[in-house]
Amino acid sequence: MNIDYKLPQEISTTVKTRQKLFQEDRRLIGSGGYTASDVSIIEDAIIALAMGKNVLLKGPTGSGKTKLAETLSNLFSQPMHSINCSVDLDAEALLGYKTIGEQNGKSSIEFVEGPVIQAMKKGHLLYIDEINMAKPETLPILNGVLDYRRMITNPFTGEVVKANESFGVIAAINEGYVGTVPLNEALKNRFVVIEVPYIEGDTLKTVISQQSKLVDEKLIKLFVSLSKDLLVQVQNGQISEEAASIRALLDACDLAVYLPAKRAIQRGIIDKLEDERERSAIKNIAETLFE
Ligand SMILES: Nc1ncnc2c1ncn2[C@@H]1O[C@H](COP(=O)(O)OP(=O)(O)OP(=O)(O)O)[C@@H](O)[C@H]1O
Repeated sequence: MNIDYKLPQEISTTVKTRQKLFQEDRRLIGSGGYTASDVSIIEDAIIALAMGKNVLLKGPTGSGKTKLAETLSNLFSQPMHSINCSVDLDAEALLGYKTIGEQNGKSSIEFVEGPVIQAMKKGHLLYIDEINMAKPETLPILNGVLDYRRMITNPFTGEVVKANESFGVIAAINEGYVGTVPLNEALKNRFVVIEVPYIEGDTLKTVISQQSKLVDEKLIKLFVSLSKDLLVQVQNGQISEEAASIRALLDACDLAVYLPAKRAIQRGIIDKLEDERERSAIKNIAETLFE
């Protein structure tokens, strides 16, 4: 992937070096394709990662955080190991687990390395999705991994693991969403925070054209207007942020290839919401825009 961003010379060199380093191992690399309305979002993330900083992508659901992380993985040609946080997340899901294996006909206890250990040893990227969904007591295990030490003593094996130089961490957070807790300050402090808002206008039009099956230009324009109106309602506190999710909008655009647009909006956006007031607010907006 070419880099057309405005980057300092040393950063471009770092990116190119990493691209060469990981040319061989492209299995885990995502498809890429984050489109930014503000290019500084990508540029700043590249610079922070290239400088060895942890990057925290902060934004509402379906705003493209995972897509951006995949794009960064692509840019650096650096495979990415993902962790999806939940209240059940434990040390084993992060670091790995012991299992009984067989060697030369004899059974022995083996350790299967988890995403953190693998990414550290191979110098890959680690993506920690919904980091504020994890129980607050689970993540401090990673404190040493996330600060200048870049190391961990694996509690299951006693091994001291020191990260390969190109190891990098990207985490994503969706503050305020049901089930999340504010991210512990000590943890947040270990990251460079990059806001990832919902895209709008021409950027959104491009993403709809690229990612949805909808080709009707007139309808695409109307969906871009719908998104704009939904964002205004979000800002006015009339509807919750997730109602303006790009993911939901893309669902509605896809359905609108075969369904009347208003029914597509019902299935793709409105039916994902519970609150009756929010549902009828969105229905009203759709009524005014679509036939
Ligand atoms: N700026 C963008 N550029 C490209 N694709 C985007 C963008 N914003 C949203 N999308 C698309 O919207 C969908 C949702 O994006 P993604 O899964 O990356 O969101 P997310 O912020 O990680 O969501 P969540 O917080 O729910 O995990 C994907 O299909 C993605 O391709």
